[in-house]
Amino acid sequence: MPASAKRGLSGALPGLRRTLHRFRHQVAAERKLILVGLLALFAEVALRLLEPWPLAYVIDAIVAATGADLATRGAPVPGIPGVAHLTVLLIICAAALVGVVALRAGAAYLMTVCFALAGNRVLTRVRTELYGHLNRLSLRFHESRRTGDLVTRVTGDIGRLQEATVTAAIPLAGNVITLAGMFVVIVIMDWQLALAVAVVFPLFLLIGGRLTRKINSVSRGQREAEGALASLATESLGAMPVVQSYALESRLEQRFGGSSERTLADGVRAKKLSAGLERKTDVLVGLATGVVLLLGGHRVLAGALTPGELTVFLTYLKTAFRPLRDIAKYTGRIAKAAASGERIVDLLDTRPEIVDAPWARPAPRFRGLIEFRDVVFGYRPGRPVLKGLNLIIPPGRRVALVGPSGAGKSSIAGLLSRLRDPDAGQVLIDGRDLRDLTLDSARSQVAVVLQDSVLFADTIRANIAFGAPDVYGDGRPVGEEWIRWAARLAGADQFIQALPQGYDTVIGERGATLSGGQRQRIAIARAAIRNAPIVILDEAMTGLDPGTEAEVAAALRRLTEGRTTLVITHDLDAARDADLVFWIDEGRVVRAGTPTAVFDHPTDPRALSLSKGRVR
Ligand SMILES: Nc1ncnc2c1ncn2[C@@H]1O[C@H](COP(=O)(O)OP(=O)(O)OP(=O)(O)O)[C@@H](O)[C@H]1O
Repeated sequence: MPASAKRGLSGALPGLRRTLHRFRHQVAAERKLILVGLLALFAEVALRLLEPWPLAYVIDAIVAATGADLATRGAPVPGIPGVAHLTVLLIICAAALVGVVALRAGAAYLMTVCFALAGNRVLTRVRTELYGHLNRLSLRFHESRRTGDLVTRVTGDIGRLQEATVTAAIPLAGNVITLAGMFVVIVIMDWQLALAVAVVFPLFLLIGGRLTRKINSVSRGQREAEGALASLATESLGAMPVVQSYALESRLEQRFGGSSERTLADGVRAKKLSAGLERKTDVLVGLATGVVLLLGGHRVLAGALTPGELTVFLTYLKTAFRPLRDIAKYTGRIAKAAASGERIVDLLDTRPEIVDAPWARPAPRFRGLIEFRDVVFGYRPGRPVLKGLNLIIPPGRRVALVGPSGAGKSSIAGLLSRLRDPDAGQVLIDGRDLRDLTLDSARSQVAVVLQDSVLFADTIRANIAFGAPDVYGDGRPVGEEWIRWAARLAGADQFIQALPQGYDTVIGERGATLSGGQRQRIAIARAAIRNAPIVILDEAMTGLDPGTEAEVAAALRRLTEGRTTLVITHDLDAARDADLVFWIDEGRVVRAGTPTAVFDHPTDPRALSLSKGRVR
């Protein structure tokens, strides 16, 4: 947990500084707006300081007039040169008051709009950067993090920063500047009375500080419970078939309910504490007002202060101290925002493991010669999955990788797509180490069809187009004719056209509204549009019913025609169809050759199991 979440505002400062430093370029881009906002802020504070003065003049004038002679109304006002009549003074003061209030409202509006706009612009850019960065982070990173937590950072944490800028940072800055300004004015007016007010201030800081820390600590507990809630909801809602088929509904509901109750209890405690703080502040303001009334009254009688000035004093007290009762709210929000900022900066500072080496060059179009040279690779240190793997696949050949579950076949595919890098040894395509090539140029030449192809909740057209590399180099979408071509190749065109909205049909999340065979054919179209010289089929036929199996098999056949193809399969027939078979066991090639050599003349007794059907 970031330090800022542990201690109130002072603990939040390093986090805020780090966040601001990280986003300084984005903030600098909005400097014009921020400057206008700051000018408006100072204007607003100055006008707030001016606001009670017309009233003070009126009171002094009335007191002077009524004190001298009630009947002298209309006569020159003593002590205020240039204003001949009390009525004129009243009109001027009233107009001034209206003018000050109207100008203040205008300045406050301008300030809020400028800061809100600048904040939103900065954070919208940060959010896009964060999302893009997450997409580039390595699989190892994503496997170690909960999706719900990452989603919360992209949405909730950015939202919290946005909210805190407008609803806490700006009012807090405004109030602090106002407080300082008012204090300067009252010191100039009567330093002795100002001193009396200043005595109440530390008392306020003491009570406020203690309660604020408590409120922040309770709110933190609430936020943690909310995070757990979000993670649980994201995970279970994303795995609805598992939830329902295992009848997990009530158990999950119970867990969700438990976390939910916790957020409620913490929420209620935080509300009670902040309501208590507000009331205590009210009492303190009352105390300060009482002191000023008592001492101020004496000062007026002694002639050291005019009644109007005493009114200004009292008004300042009310205006300055009232917002301080919201201090817990502001500091709480700012501490939360600092924690959110740190969570975002932490993510942005996480470097992807798989990146372009400084010497990496764009790959030319591959012929498709694949070589694994003494490859050692594991997911966890000290536990290699591939233990010195060697294999060569000639270009344009269809190769089957078979072997028991957990042997490392999918890991080979992952290395070939450069989702991961080997711990030792080399993966080469056309004789070039993948690490010497730029990621995009190498990955765009490998198409993958998995068993459970993930489709996005978008139109069928967009789902197919996702497969296309950036053909024009400027992000322009691929042409309609290519999408149709890919769909025809995948044997999907017919059923897509039969849908009411055709290619514009929006499919459910993860392709939930399509049958398994249909989903797979769209995934094949998505792979086809890549026009990649290397194709990986990882159990692409597993789990389909016999009716669709033939269609998908034909589509896969068309997809892989003339391309180097890696077929990872447990299905003997599919393996027999290959030019070459590599039998992988415990991270090594234990047998290689034509299907006949591997399956029909096995020298290794374990290979017998292969010839009997499926590889277990
Ligand atoms: N993301 C991961 N994190 C940690 N371990 C993993 C990960 N993926 C795979 N493994 C482990 O690595 C080993 C090899 O897995 P891999 O998926 O490459 O095998 P496979 O031969 O493709 O198996 P299957 O035929 O069941 O798909 C297994 O022991 C597996 O548990």
